[in-house]
Amino acid sequence: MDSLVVDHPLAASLLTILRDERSDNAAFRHALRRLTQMLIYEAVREAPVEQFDVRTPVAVTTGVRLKQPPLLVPVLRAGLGMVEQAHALIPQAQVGFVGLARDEETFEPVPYLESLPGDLSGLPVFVLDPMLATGGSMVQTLDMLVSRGATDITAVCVVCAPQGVETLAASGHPVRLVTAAIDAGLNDAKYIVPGLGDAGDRQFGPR
Ligand SMILES: O=P(O)(O)OC[C@H]1O[C@H](OP(=O)(O)OP(=O)(O)O)[C@H](O)[C@@H]1O
Ligand SMILES: O=c1cc[nH]c(=O)[nH]1
Ligand SMILES: [Mg+2]
Repeated sequence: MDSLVVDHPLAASLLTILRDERSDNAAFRHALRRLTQMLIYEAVREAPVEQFDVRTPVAVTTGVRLKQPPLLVPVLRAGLGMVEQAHALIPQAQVGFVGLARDEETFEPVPYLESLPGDLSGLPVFVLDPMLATGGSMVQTLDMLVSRGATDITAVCVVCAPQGVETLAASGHPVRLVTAAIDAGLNDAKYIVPGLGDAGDRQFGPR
């Protein structure tokens, strides 16, 4: 599986704000939006473009646009904090929604929303979820996308555990990973260590 860890001083300082337990909900959401901008920027770097004529006030020149904007798929709740910024960068993108909540005892994702186009063949998809911990939620999301024909998926995550990266790679799904960090591991509650806590709670409060 191709993976890219975005290694940049500005990304690292935003990640530090997310990690800091003193950051309140508003500060966390603000830093997540700004870091998402950098992750999406890098995720799009190799995207195919098409050229077209554009007239400046002076002459006709060659313009560029994305050949095919990706479908953005935030995984609720935590992915909601990434979608507005991703959409601002790629305004032509359409948006689908997946809702999953990890069971706190079994750590298995429980699906509660699947709002996606019926046919995803030929359409690039960006899955937005800040946390890749065990990888269970991401693999379940990929199952939904691949069953609709998706063959070109990018998982855009803020923090990953090595276990989640391995699970994603072993899933066999057509996915690449763009992230800001791969942390040391998981604790007994399957939280990423050092991580940033519960990315849903830190944006919206406890559920
Ligand atoms: O890799 P995993 O072990 O599956 O864990 C990662 C999942 O956990 C978090 O969601 P959570 O279930 O806490 O829901 P929330 O976004 O509503 O808080 C996170 O946003 C991922 O979706
Ligand atoms: O560290 C973790 C693991 C799962 N979900 C989160 O929000 N954080
Ligand atoms: Mg949560």
